[in-house]
Amino acid sequence: MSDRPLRYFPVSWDQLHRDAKALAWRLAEKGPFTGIVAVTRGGLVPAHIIARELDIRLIDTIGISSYDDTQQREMVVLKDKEGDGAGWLVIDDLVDTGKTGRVIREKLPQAHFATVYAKPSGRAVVDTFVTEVSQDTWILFPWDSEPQYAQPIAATRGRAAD
Ligand SMILES: O=P(O)(O)OC[C@H]1O[C@H](OP(=O)(O)OP(=O)(O)O)[C@H](O)[C@@H]1O
Ligand SMILES: Nc1nc2[nH]cnc2c(=O)[nH]1
Ligand SMILES: [Mg+2]
Repeated sequence: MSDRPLRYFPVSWDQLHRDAKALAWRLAEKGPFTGIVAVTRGGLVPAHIIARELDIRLIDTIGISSYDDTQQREMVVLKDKEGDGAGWLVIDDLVDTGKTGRVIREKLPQAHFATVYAKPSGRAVVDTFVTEVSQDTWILFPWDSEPQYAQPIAATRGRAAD
């Protein structure tokens, strides 16, 4: 996403757990899998939840980074994975533009690629996902956020209570 997101889609730990479990239900019938490749960093927490649900103990990683905060920049591949991905399940938190997903597809063409969330531009690159959000939405994960005080509606309209 190059411009400031129009809206946020905040995801709580509970919601992420529920959505990752929903993804695990969909993946249960697509296996068995040799192991999981988590796309770090965003894929790490969903990969853990899915590994637990599908009783997968073998976890590898591929490291790809292409955002600073909400700004997309040049992609850096920090850690690669050998092979064509046959039998492996690749897990990331989301696809946005689909750029990261396309690189994963090139590197691991035989793997099953799944994400918890997907935006329209990236949807076609994923084999399985759970929830679609609009392209101008920024998914706000629990590890990127914290609860804070919110002004009452009256105060935000310049009308404090007497
Ligand atoms: O579809 P795209 O437009 O390529 O965006 C999706 C990727 O962006 C985020 O990773 P990021 O590069 O922020 O690194 P991180 O996982 O280490 O936070 C997210 O975790 C996906 O991997
Ligand atoms: N947290 C987060 N990271 C992203 N990377 C690319 N798109 C997104 C998004 O919507 N939310
Ligand atoms: Mg990522």
